[in-house]
Amino acid sequence: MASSSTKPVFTPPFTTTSSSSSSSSQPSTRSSLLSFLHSTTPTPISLNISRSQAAETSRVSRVGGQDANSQETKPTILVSEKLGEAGLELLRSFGDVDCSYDLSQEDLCKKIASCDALIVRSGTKVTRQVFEAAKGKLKVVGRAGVGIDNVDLQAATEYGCLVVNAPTANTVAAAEHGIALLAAMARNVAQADASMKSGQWQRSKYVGVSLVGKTLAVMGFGKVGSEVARRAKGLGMQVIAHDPYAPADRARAIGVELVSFDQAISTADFISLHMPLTPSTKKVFNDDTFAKVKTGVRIINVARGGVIDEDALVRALDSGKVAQAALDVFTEEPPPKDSKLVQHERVTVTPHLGASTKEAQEGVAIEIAEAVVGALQGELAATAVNAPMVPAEVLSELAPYVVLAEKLGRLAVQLVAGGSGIKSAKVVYRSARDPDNLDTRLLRAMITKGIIEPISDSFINLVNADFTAKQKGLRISEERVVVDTSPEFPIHTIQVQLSNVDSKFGSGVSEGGDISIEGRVKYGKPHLTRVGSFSVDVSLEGNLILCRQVDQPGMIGQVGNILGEQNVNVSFMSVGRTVKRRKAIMAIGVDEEPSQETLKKIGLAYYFACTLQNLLILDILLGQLVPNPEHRPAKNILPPNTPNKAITIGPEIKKP
Ligand SMILES: NC(=O)C1=CN([C@@H]2O[C@H](COP(=O)(O)OP(=O)(O)OC[C@H]3O[C@@H](n4cnc5c(N)ncnc54)[C@H](O)[C@@H]3O)[C@@H](O)[C@H]2O)C=CC1
Ligand SMILES: O=C(O)C(=O)COP(=O)(O)O
Repeated sequence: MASSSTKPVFTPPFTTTSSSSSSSSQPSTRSSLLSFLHSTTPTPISLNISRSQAAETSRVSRVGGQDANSQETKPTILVSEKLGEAGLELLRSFGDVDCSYDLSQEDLCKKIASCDALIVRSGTKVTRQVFEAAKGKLKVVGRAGVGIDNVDLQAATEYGCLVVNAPTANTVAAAEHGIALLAAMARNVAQADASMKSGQWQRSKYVGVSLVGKTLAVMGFGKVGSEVARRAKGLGMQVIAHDPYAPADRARAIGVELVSFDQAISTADFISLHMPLTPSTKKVFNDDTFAKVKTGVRIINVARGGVIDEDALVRALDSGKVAQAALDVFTEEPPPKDSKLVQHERVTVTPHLGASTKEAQEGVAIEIAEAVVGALQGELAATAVNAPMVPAEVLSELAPYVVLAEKLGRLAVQLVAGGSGIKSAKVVYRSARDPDNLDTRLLRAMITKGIIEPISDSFINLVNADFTAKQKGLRISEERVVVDTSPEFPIHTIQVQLSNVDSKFGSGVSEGGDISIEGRVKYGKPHLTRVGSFSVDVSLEGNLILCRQVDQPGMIGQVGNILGEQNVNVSFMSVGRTVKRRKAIMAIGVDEEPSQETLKKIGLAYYFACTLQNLLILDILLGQLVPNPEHRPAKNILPPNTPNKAITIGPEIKKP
């Protein structure tokens, strides 16, 4: 994790807070995402719910980005490799675009400290050093293409930097290049061309092989692989494919049989590679693999050089096991000038041209520019590589629950004695919906944020929530419980339980011994509905005071009076009890931050109080904790025959 000197410090995103009609005081779907991706510096340990709400509101994003007259600083977008003009135009309409090509690592590291976004192709290595040098300013890396093996995703995730790619616009170009290499290799086009240009006429030397009726093994049946397969079938080839993750019916639909790796390589006359470079595909074509191929096989690689052990390929070519190879990609790009592979007379090479058509480059540029601008505005990109992709409709539905989730996390952690040492949290979602259709990744991320940020200097967003939790040894488990409520709402309640920790607020501990709080969204706002075994109903906005008390007449009035005397306005008051005249809790929402004196008064009169505002108060009061059996009952403002459940005295309870 980043040391404190390199810890990401996130500046506000590129949004407007003007009161123009296009802004909204309600967090929109887009604006709510800002808190996932562009949260400001960690909120201090004291939690003022209303302040955090204000911060959310101030981060409202205007859809469509900045207008030309905006007073806000424009984001700086560094484009480190050639990008199509249409994409550049779009970027320029939004930010300051710096096109600096062929930067050394050192220069890139220098420049990156002032950049909000970086757009690369395959030639720029976005290493850990780059993220370190960015010091948290870099919010998004856009890969104008598919392969993201040149971006250190782990480092990006650790630094909370979103990585997006442009996965579709160059598919056809890459497939066409694969077919071009296949045909060129089979008919020795490149070699014959070079021979003629050197003044020769060698017809018998360049007799080729036919494609029709031959078997092609497509390794990696994704977007490019399936387009190659389609085209190869049009050339009359038999096509088989190997892809451990591809659905068989998709392959069947275009007349391709999915087979095992060994079956594919041992039966094919041509092998075309289309899998990504990952730790499991690195050098997957090696001496052992070449030993299993059909003698005289021909290999095409427009995926990544690293999937082949290039020395092993040279050996296989020299031994005749592999007849020919056609390569667009290399382990090192550009490869060394004296590369045996490049120089091999039965190898056809191109300098990573798979995506290099005019059409593909324009398409890729627009695709990546839109994704980067969207990310800078706080949207979750559909092409995010290191963050969950959540469909827009799910996002808008979950927006109020996201606010609730973070607040529950923050509240739960403040009930822990010492606040740290939390190793295990369980989140229970109660919903009328089918558990399989409930996407809780955003909620989990926000609960994680709520739990971790108040007790550490970590910055958490959707990108790094799971990573940071793991790194801090916090295990978050989730349970979905189906309840008989309206399926109109995605979630009925969210419960956060913290196990194996001591609590500062004994009443917040459930019968099972866990700190347990539960909340729900009511009228679009987060509400606390349960603390430990006590039902309450209090808005999670503003400050919250939790008091343990004994259920008896006059308590609410007396606490209300103390607060009133100090000009602290009560917005909500709710009493939770399990049995009449026994232990109960009081949850009080207040507009103003109560002074320590005020809390002391409440605490001395009624055991103690804890506030989300300042944990120190609770500690002081705990030190002074005096069971006070001599309550002087104040005027009872509870309705007669109080039912044995939460009673909410609503916002009408104002200061006297
Ligand atoms: N030469 C060039 O200019 C270009 C190269 N590419 C490269 O082509 C590759 C594929 O791109 P797309 O088809 O767009 O990606 P994709 O993600 O649609 O397809 C990749 C497929 O490989 C499969 N796969 C993963 N591990 C595998 C394994 N061990 N064995 C077999 N299959 C495996 C996946 O299940 C997936 O179906 C990428 O590496 C990309 O970087 C893509 C575009 C242009
Ligand atoms: O999209 C890909 O994965 C590619 O390999 C294309 O790379 P390029 O953008 O042309 O450097």
